[in-house]
Amino acid sequence: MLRAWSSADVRAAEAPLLAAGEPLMDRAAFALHVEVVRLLRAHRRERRVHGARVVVLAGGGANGGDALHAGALLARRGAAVTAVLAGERAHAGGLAAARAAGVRVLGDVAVGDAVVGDAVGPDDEGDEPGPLVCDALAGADLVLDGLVGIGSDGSGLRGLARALVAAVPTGTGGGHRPVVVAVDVPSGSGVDDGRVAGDVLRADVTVTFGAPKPGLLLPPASGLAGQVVPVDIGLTLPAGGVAVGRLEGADVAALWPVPGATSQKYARGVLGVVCGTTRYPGAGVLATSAAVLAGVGMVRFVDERDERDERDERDERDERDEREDPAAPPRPAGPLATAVLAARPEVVVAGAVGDGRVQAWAAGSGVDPADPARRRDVAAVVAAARDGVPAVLDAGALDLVTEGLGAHVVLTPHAGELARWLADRGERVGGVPVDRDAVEAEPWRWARRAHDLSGATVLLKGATTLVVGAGGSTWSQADGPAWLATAGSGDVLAGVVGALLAGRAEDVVADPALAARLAAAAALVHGRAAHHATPGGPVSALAVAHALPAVVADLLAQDGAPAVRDCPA
Ligand SMILES: NC(=O)C1=CN([C@@H]2O[C@H](COP(=O)(O)OP(=O)(O)OC[C@H]3O[C@@H](n4cnc5c(N)ncnc54)[C@H](OP(=O)(O)O)[C@@H]3O)[C@@H](O)[C@H]2O)[C@@H](O)CC1
Ligand SMILES: Nc1ncnc2c1ncn2[C@@H]1O[C@H](COP(=O)(O)OP(=O)(O)O)[C@@H](O)[C@H]1O
Ligand SMILES: [K+]
Repeated sequence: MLRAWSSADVRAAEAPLLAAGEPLMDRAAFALHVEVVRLLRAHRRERRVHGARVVVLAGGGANGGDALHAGALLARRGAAVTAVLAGERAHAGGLAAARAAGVRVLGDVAVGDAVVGDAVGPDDEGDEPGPLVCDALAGADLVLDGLVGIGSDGSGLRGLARALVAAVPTGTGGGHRPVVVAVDVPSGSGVDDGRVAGDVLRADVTVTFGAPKPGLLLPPASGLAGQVVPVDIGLTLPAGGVAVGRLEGADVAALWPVPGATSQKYARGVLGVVCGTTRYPGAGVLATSAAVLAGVGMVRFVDERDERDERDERDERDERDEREDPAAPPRPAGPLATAVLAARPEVVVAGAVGDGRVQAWAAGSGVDPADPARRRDVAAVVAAARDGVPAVLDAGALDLVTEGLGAHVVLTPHAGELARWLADRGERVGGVPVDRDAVEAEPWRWARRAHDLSGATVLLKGATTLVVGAGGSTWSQADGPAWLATAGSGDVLAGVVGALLAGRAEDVVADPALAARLAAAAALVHGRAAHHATPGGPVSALAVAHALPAVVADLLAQDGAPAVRDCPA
C-alpha cells in the first residue's frame, strides 16, 4: 500500500529531527542524486554520468537546497551541472556546496554581499530566462525541478520560476526533451489537494522525501508526477494520519472474498442486479457477467417489467386469490432477462426486487431515468440500501440518491454525473453550478463533498479513480490503461464492486469503512483486467469482464498477506 501524508504532518515529523541536528537535507539530496544517476545511466546513449548535462532549477527554499546539494554530488561524479537560481534568495548551504563542486551557477540573486551570475532576465523584471539559461535547457539530458516543494500554496508558480518551467523543451514535434525529475513534488502543484493552477513541469520521476504527499496521488496533479519514488529520511509519521492511500496487488488479495472448503453459494453472497433495460440490455449483461466472473456466489437478476406485465401479474394474483391458490407460477423471462441468460446461464432471474434474498445490490447501470417501470425497481433498491443492505448505485440510480445513506452504499459516478448530482443539490463554484470541468479540476474536493452530503462511499471514475468513504478516508487508484475509457466499462466496474459487497456483506455492515477499500480493490482489478485483456491495445468492456478470473487468480497466487509498502519502510 502506498500512503500519503499531508505536508503539515511531514513538517511536524521533520521538526524534532531538525532540532536534533539530523542531516535530513543531506539524506534527501543523496537519495535524489542516486535516482538521477540511475536515470542518466538508463537514458543516455553513453550509459554513464560523466559528461551528462544536468540543469538544476533551484528556488529560494529548502526544495532548492535539496536540488543544489544533489547537483553538487552529480558534478563531483563528472556531470556538467548548471544551476539556475529562480528566487530572490538561494539556499545558502546548497549554493555553497554547488559552487564548491564546480557547478556553473546562473542567476541574479544576491547571496550575502555577492551577486551570483548575470544570466537571467533581459527585461527589467528579471522574470525571463536569458540566453545562457535557454541554451542550457535546450541541451540538457536531465532537468531537476527544485523550484518549490511543500512550501507552495498551490496557487501556481510566479515570476521567473514560472518562466523557467515554460522554457524547458517539451519535445513536441519530435524535438529534444530532457528527462525531468521533480524534487519532492512537481513545483507549484497542489501538494495537499492535487490542484494544478498554472503551468507545472511534467515530471518523469518524482523523488519524494519522508512520505508521498497527497498531491502525488490525487488528480489532476498526480498526472504530472510520473513515477513516484519515496525516500526514507528517517521520519516517523502519525499512524492514523494517512491522507490518501493507494492499494497494491497484495492488499487486494487480502481483501478478496475467497471460498473455503465448506462454502456454499448462498453463504458466499448473492448479488441482486437491477441494471439494463429491454431497450438497452447491454448494461445488464455486462454488470452481471462482471459479478459472476469476479466470483460472486450467485446473481439474482431482476427482470424488467412493463406496465402490461404488472397488469397481467395483478390479474393473475387476483385469480389465484379467488381460487385460494397461494403458489405463483414461475414467470417466463422477458426479453431483458433472456439476453442476460444467453450470456450468463448461471444467473437466477427474479420478477421483482424482494423476490428472494440478496446480500447486496447493484443498480442503475444502463437505466434510463425516463423509464418508469425500471426506475421503480431501482428506487426499491435505493430503499433497501437505506435500510442497511450494501449496494452499489450507478448511472441511472444516482439521481434517486439523497442525503442520509451510510458508507455501506457505494455511488459510482463519472465526473459529469457527479457534477450533475452536486449541481442538483445547489452546489456552486465561483457563483455557478458545479460542472464537469469543476469536478475534473478538483476531483477530491467534490468527491468528499458528495460523501458529506450523501453519507455514502463515493467512487469517482476517471483515469485515476478516487474513492472517499467513511470518515473521509480516501483511496486513489490508477491501474487501468486509457483504453478502458470505452462504453460499458463502468457497468463492468459496478458488477465487480457489487460482487465484493455481496461477498463481504456482513463485514461491510459491521464496518462500513470497509466499503471504500472494497471499491478501491474493485477499481484495481478492473484496471488490471483491461491490461490483461489486450496488453497495449484496444479493449472492449466484455473482454474486461472476461479477464477478471485470470486477474483475480494472479492476485491470489501472489502472497495473500498485505504488503504494506509504507514510507518510512
Ligand atoms: N527542512 C529540511 O531540512 C528538509 C526540507 N526538505 C525539502 O524542503 C522543502 C520545503 O522547503 P521550504 O519549507 O523551504 O519551502 P519550499 O518548498 O522550498 O518553498 C519556499 C520557496 O519557494 C518559493 N515559492 C513559494 N511559492 C512560490 C510560487 N508560487 N512561485 C515561485 N516561488 C515560490 C518561496 O519564495 P518566496 O515566497 O520566499 O519569495 C521560497 O523561496 C520540501 O519540499 C523538501 O524538498 C527535505 O529536504 C527534507 C529536509
Ligand atoms: N483515461 C482513462 N484511463 C484509465 N481508465 C479510464 C480512463 N477514462 C475512464 N476510465 C475508466 O473507464 C471506466 C468508464 O466508466 P463510465 O464512464 O461509467 O463508462 P460507461 O458509462 O460507458 O460504462 C471507469 O472505470 C473509468 O475509471
Ligand atoms: K519541486
